[in-house]
Amino acid sequence: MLKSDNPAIEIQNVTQHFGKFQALDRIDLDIPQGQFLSVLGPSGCGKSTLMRAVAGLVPPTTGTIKIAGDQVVKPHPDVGIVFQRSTLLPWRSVVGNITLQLEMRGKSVDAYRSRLNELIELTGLAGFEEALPHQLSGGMQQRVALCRALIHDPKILLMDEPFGALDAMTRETMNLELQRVWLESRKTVMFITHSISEAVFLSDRIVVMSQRPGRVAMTIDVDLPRPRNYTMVGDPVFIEATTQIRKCFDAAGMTE
Ligand SMILES: Nc1ncnc2c1ncn2[C@@H]1O[C@H](COP(=O)(O)OP(=O)(O)OP(=O)(O)O)[C@@H](O)[C@H]1O
Repeated sequence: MLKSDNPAIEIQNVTQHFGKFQALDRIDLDIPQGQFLSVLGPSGCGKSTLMRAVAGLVPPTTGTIKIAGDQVVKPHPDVGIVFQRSTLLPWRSVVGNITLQLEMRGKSVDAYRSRLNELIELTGLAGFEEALPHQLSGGMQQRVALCRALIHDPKILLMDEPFGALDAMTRETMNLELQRVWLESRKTVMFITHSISEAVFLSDRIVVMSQRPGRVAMTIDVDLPRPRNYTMVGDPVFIEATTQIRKCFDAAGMTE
């Protein structure tokens, strides 16, 4: 469990080299518990590298990452991850793919049955419990991946461009659904995206990263009320946040 007095995630002076190539340069970032934070930046700036380091999948070359005050040296049990591709097992049903997370953690599926049903209901998968991945749309496959990341009730959710492969309309629907799930659970979320509007729509705070090696170019708070909806894209607060980020991109010669 997370200790109440620590930030959920602490990233301290993290640098990442792959051989001679430097992907990240001295990243410092604290994410308080319950915050929805997006990391936004151009392709190749090191967003996924940073997330993989937080996930305990690839250790940083230098610097420290802590989850709830404990240094990350391997994947943390209180973390769930969603990647851009759903990576579902094609021979397992929707329920079978979700409960795989429990099996891998040695947890009893029966003990999580009511949580499983709640998540399936919340993500609009009711009626598709026994469907196989190839019978689902891309958006539905990502919903299954989201349920799989949440079934063990982690305090932290890491999402690496989870809706990047979806069409624009499905992506907006998924953003609304993600917001609903987040409002019900108030997990700490670190969300990776290329999309300025997606970041502004979803986040409490946005970290903009510069071109490689990735550095923190700007952080910005988004003070829009929740629940948010897509009519808010015309709200002055939404426009102001978007404009500030665009200016930062332009000043650094980056494109979205
Ligand atoms: N294991 C690795 N070995 C060598 N280079 C790597 C490795 N992982 C990432 N890189 C390099 O580090 C840089 C950052 O990659 P990363 O995937 O973190 O960027 P990104 O911002 O997530 O990009 P995108 O938005 O396109 O997914 C890239 O130039 C990539 O080629």
